Amino acid sequence: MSQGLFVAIDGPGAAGKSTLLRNLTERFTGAGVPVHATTEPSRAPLGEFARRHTGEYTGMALACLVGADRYHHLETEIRPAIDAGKVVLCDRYTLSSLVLQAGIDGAPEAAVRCINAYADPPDLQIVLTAPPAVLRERLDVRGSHGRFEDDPSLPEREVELYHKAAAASEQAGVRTVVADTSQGPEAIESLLSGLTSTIRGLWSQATPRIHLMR
Ligand SMILES: Nc1ncnc2c1ncn2[C@@H]1O[C@H](COP(=O)(O)OP(=O)(O)O)[C@@H](O)[C@H]1O
Ligand SMILES: Cc1cn([C@H]2C[C@H](O)[C@@H](COP(=O)(O)OP(=O)(O)O)O2)c(=O)[nH]c1=O
Repeated sequence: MSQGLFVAIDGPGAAGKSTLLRNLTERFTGAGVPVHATTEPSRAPLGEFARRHTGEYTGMALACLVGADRYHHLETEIRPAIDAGKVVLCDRYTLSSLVLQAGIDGAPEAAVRCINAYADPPDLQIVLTAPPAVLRERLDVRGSHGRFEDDPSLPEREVELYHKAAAASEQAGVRTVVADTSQGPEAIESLLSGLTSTIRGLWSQATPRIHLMR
């Protein structure tokens, strides 16, 4: 059996991560490519707890909480799906911790990097972004998903921090695509088609991975 592929989708709140994940999942499923769509925090009890309590847990505490959930998610869901040859699409991953726990909450960046040091790097990281005013408008329509999105000044800082974090991880060797989702339907359609063929291409060439920790 061929090896799967790990794709992380990250970016500020309301950048369009869940929408992209849904669209990619539909395309791959329609094309007969096996997909495992997932999210972080995960749907396991610890992940659900973290998602519900981003108001009470901040900084290092939240970094540890989402970090523990991440390792459990890798062990119980992501790696088995990759080993089964699937394309794993994950809504949020390590960049969220670098941006939200370190950048926004002020946990020491070195500590957040340390917590995440054994988390498998994705084969492809998609970082969605949009102008802060567009993000704020979408958040107003959709409603906040928690503490981070309650703060109207957040999109501005998040956009900048995601750009920096994406550039640093690309520099460190993680294949990264940064895309603006505010460009209208044609641009989104072409982004979706481009990502679909990139992911299919990587998936068809994937070779067995060495997992960082077993
Ligand atoms: N490319 C896009 N253009 C315009 N609106 C979008 C786009 N992608 C998502 N949206 C809208 O923005 C809102 C947030 O999208 P969502 O996918 O939930 O973002 P996220 O998962 O990043 O928080 C939703 O109302 C969605 O319909
Ligand atoms: C993965 C991850 C999520 N989070 C937070 C961000 C969100 O507030 C919450 C995820 O909730 P969610 O409802 O998925 O937010 P969104 O729709 O914006 O993706 O968890 C972190 O703080 N650090 C992390 O590493």
